[in-house]
Amino acid sequence: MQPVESDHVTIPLVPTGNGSAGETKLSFSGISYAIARRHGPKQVLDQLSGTFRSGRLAAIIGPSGAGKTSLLNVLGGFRTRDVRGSILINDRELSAGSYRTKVAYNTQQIALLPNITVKETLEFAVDLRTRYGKSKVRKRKTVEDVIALLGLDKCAHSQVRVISGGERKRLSIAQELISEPKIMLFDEPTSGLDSEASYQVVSYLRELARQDRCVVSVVHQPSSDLLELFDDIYVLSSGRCMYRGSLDGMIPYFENVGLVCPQYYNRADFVLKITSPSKPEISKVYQSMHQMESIVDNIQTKPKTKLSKLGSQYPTSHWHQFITLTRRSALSTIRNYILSILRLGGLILLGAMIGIIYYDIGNDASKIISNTAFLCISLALVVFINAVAVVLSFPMEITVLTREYQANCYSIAAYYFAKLATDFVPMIIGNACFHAITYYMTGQPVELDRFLRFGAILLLTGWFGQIFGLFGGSTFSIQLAPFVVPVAILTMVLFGGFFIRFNELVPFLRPLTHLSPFKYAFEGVAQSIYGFNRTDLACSAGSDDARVCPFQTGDQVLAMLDMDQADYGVDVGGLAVIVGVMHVVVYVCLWVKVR
Ligand SMILES: Nc1ncnc2c1ncn2[C@@H]1O[C@H](COP(=O)(O)OP(=O)(O)OP(=O)(O)O)[C@@H](O)[C@H]1O
Repeated sequence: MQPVESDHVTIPLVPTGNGSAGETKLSFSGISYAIARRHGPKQVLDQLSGTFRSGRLAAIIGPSGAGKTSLLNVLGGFRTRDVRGSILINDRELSAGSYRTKVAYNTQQIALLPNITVKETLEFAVDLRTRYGKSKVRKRKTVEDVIALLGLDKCAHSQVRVISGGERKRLSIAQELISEPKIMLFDEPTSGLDSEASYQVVSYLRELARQDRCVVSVVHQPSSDLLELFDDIYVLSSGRCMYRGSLDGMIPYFENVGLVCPQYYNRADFVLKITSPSKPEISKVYQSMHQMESIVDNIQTKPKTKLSKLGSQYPTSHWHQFITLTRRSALSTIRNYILSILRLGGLILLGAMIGIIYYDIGNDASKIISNTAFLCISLALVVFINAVAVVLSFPMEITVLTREYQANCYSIAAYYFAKLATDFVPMIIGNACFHAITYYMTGQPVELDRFLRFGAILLLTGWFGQIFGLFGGSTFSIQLAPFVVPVAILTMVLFGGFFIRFNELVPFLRPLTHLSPFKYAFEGVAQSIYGFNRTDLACSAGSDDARVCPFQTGDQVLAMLDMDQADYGVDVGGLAVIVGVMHVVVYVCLWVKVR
């Protein structure tokens, strides 16, 4: 395995498919992709064939909607459903896992965690994307080499959220380089960049190609200067290939079919103009393309094979993935000051506020309604804070998860458990602070067992809030989740037994109470405070008059709440079951979302 030298950096290369470090070739033939629609299928890609070779930088160009991204999705292995045709690397059809190690696909959407630095991003990428057996020294060297190659030295220690658009693009390319792929696909790496930055990015791609990689990029309306950087061009229009071959051969080819590019005209603009679906020239070009197939076709067609669904041969073990993702997630969470403050500070502040509002009412028989309101509002706040903290951060993370999962870096289970583990610690700390403050300030019975029973219910409730936030974040869009999650929580609170007693609900709604975590939580905290042989409450109104203090024993309060038959153990069990089921639901939602 020979390293390939560039001007100033050395990037070691992985062996090619046949074990030699020779030319790498990505060939595809008969690629068709149709989308089923109610009014008939839409042919997005139509019998596409071609070959991209290492050492050469290739561009895919074409009018908007031509199918450029779709083709790249197919070649990158991101789209396999409804696709026909064959893809070969060095004339061999590879197993799914092997394919993924050789092909890196940089999608248009940049998915990076904002609160970790450029260098850390690459270090985590090395840990997740390189196979076992690579020493720490080699990993560090790989990161340093990639940083140097893509000119990221100046921003290496800056957090991703502050770096420029061009640097983000280059960082996202750098991440793909970590696994030392032989074939790299880029979808519009210059979108959103000014001409200078675009030129810089494409120059880097050219550099990568010159390092014996096969590099293919979709480019949208490239300037003349930018186009010059490419060696080969693949022109698409309405899902069909209009030209494939060298850049220099493109204009003569169109001249051959009677389409002459005016002098001093940008070649890319000319090609986009004549391949626009609304232009009559397009059918002429397409017919000609078929007649001249033998001239430009350099495909070695193989028997058609079905594109297999990509498998899951991860570079590292599940345990290693879990540890690395937990470290990354913890770092990202700690650096997300606003969310940390909202979560921890918010619960402490709200605890103090609740403590002041309901100050010392816990043992007062004349303030039982207020005390039960305190119990209910505490549960609702704990769920809200924990859910909202996750809803706000998760949609950003899910783009990173989707991209890294599709790039076969790790399993969904590893990510999921790492996420749960990272979020669990701030949840416990925040809940414990809230509990201690409110329990003490509101004057609840100073008995350790009651304190712990109440705390256990609050912990499960906070846990529910966290998993419900994950459910909202993984199921709904970022616009919808912050609306749907609080509304759903409020609805569940309604069925908790405080705002309406269970026996007063209309009969057909009563079964719904069993689905509300607040039913179990409210019953549980009410049992903790008023059950377990609670000593009689004092009547601060100074009178034992039943009109001022109608309920002075714990049992009377529970009977008033229609909870005298409730069982603390059942409530803890009910909450635990709901939390458990929600974990399974969220896992399935994540699985569906990222696939
Ligand atoms: N999932 C889908 N459902 C319906 N239509 C789709 C889907 N995916 C792609 N298409 C359609 O297929 C065509 C090709 O889409 P694609 O995104 O590949 O084009 P493109 O050449 O990359 O376009 P652009 O340059 O505008 O990004 C478009 O007409 C698009 O609307």
